[in-house]
Amino acid sequence: MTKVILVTGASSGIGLALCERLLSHDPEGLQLCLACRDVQRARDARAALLASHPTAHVTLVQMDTSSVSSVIGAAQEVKRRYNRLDFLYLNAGIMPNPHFDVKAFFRGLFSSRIVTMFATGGGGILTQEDRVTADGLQEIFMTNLFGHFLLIRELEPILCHAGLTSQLIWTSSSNAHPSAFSVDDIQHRRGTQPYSSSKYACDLLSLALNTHYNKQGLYSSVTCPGFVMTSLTYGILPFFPPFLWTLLMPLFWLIRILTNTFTLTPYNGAEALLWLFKQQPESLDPQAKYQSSTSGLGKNYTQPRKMDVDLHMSEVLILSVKCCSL
Ligand SMILES: NC(=O)C1=CN([C@@H]2O[C@H](COP(=O)(O)OP(=O)(O)OC[C@H]3O[C@@H](n4cnc5c(N)ncnc54)[C@H](OP(=O)(O)O)[C@@H]3O)[C@@H](O)[C@H]2O)C=CC1
Ligand SMILES: CC(C)=CCC[C@@H](C)[C@H]1CC[C@H]2C3=C(CC[C@]12C)[C@@]1(C)CCC(=O)[C@@H](C)[C@@H]1CC3
Repeated sequence: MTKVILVTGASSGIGLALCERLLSHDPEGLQLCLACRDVQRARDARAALLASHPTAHVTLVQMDTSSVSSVIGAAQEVKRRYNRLDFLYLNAGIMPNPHFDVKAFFRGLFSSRIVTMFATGGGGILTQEDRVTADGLQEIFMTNLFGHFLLIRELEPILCHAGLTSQLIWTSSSNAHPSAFSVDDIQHRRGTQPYSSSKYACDLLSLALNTHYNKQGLYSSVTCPGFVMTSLTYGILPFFPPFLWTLLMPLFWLIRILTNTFTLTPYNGAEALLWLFKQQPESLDPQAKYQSSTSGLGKNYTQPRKMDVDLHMSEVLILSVKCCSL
């Protein structure tokens, strides 16, 4: 039976690589819908996918996850086109106005946090300046988490079907950290790490969605693509042109020997997202984060890692998120 798959943020990076890998895995049996904010970039992505898979079914829907009306409009269009959705990849994400804290970076280099700092971008080396959207919500929270929550809520009728299962697959991050998140400030209006907070909220929300929807056949899983060279990463050091990142690649390959989370290419980063596509959702651990990993010799594999999440907090978050959507 044909599987219907919707991917948010499919116009570049990990989302686009995932689409390519899904089509290589099953070129005929999929109906792929690319949900992108920029129509021209979406068209370019579709053309690139069709160039390598000319007989594939690939459609587009315009959706900006940072806008409530855009998400609701796109969901209506998706429901009009399909009466069932098998996979929903919640991948669109931003880390705008990042600041690289050089002091924290050098402090980390001479501390016991050196490996975790490289593997997770944690230890305060990255902070961001957030904005408020036209809907009055924090942009990073809205784009990475809340827009996706609204999308799931709107698509519920085509995600939940008696006797069938569907999967939600989040692109979270190893940068998701409980210390950046507070249930009293779920949008992270007050802190300096809104990206980390939004990704930790994705981890919590996924857990709560499993509690609420498993009995209706809907399962949610969390992935981490590792550290990947994409436009999101290039944006971290805007004064650092992409060719300088390329010069750093030998150093990154060396670091990969110490931490297999340096997946580096979008193809490698999409590993866990594709792996989940091939699993029975009932067999997955709702408290695991499925990590794309690449060995020093370049072999890709998926590793489950226990998330630092608790059920009570996940329930508090889903209630707060529902309140935001009223
Ligand atoms: N790169 C990395 O090392 C890591 C990335 N991630 C996560 O992976 C995901 C993909 O990022 P990555 O591929 O790296 O980066 P890219 O910037 O290449 O891709 C991000 C995608 O999200 C889309 N997007 C951004 N904002 C919106 C919006 N408001 N509405 C709809 N789509 C939007 C972008 O669209 P457009 O083309 O229009 O900009 C783009 O297609 C993100 O969630 C990111 O947080 C997690 C861990 C590590
Ligand atoms: C210039 C040199 C030699 C090193 C700088 C490397 C950092 C810029 C780099 C190291 C770990 C990276 C990282 C991310 C961004 C760039 C780093 C801090 C992320 C935070 C990007 C987004 C994510 O979601 C994380 C999982 C990444 C974790 C690692």
